[in-house]
Amino acid sequence: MMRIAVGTTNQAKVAAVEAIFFNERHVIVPTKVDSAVAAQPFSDEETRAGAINRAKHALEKEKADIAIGLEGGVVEADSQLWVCNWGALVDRNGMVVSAGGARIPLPLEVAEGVWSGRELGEVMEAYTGQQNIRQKEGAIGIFTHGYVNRTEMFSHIVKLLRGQYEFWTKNGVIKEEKS
Ligand SMILES: O=P(O)(O)OP(=O)(O)OP(=O)(O)OC[C@H]1O[C@@H](n2cnc3c(O)ncnc32)[C@H](O)[C@@H]1O
Ligand SMILES: [Mg+2]
Repeated sequence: MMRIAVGTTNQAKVAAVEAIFFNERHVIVPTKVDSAVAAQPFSDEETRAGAINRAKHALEKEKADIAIGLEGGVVEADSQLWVCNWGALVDRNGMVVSAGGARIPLPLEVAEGVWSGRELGEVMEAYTGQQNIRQKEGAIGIFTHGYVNRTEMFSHIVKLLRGQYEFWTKNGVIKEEKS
């Protein structure tokens, strides 16, 4: 039995952790923490840092055994904006594992809203006329016609985290990253 903190109360993210740690007597504790990066990260480095910060803050706040941080951002490539998502898992021994998720380009109209300084979640509400997309299918769900929603995308990241964590703990290696 582990106490697993998740550094968010966003239901789309929490559901991803529940999906991968289901059916075991783990206690999953969603908790609001600071990502210590911009509300709308603009690079892989910033998005990944946000995920690690969320995980570390959640571990301390909830006195958990392990903690997971999940962060969404965007990256620029080929004059387009692409969604980018990162996750991190930390434990009480100072181990930090991280993993990146799927990326797809955003339509120009949406990208322009984000370039003008608005958060992607807000731009998506205006674009679709639906509320709270960030807690539901997400931009990735909208633009993949429902084939991959935000929870599924983060579930893949959580699998990558859990798998790496089990690999490194079973092999007796502490894989520590500089913070
Ligand atoms: O409560 P938190 O955990 O902060 O949840 P969030 O939805 O704000 O998620 P992030 O901070 O990780 O995401 C950073 C920004 O990107 C937006 N975003 C990222 N992916 C999205 C998606 O798939 N759909 C809608 N908005 C998304 C989100 O609304 C934020 O403006
Ligand atoms: Mg946010």
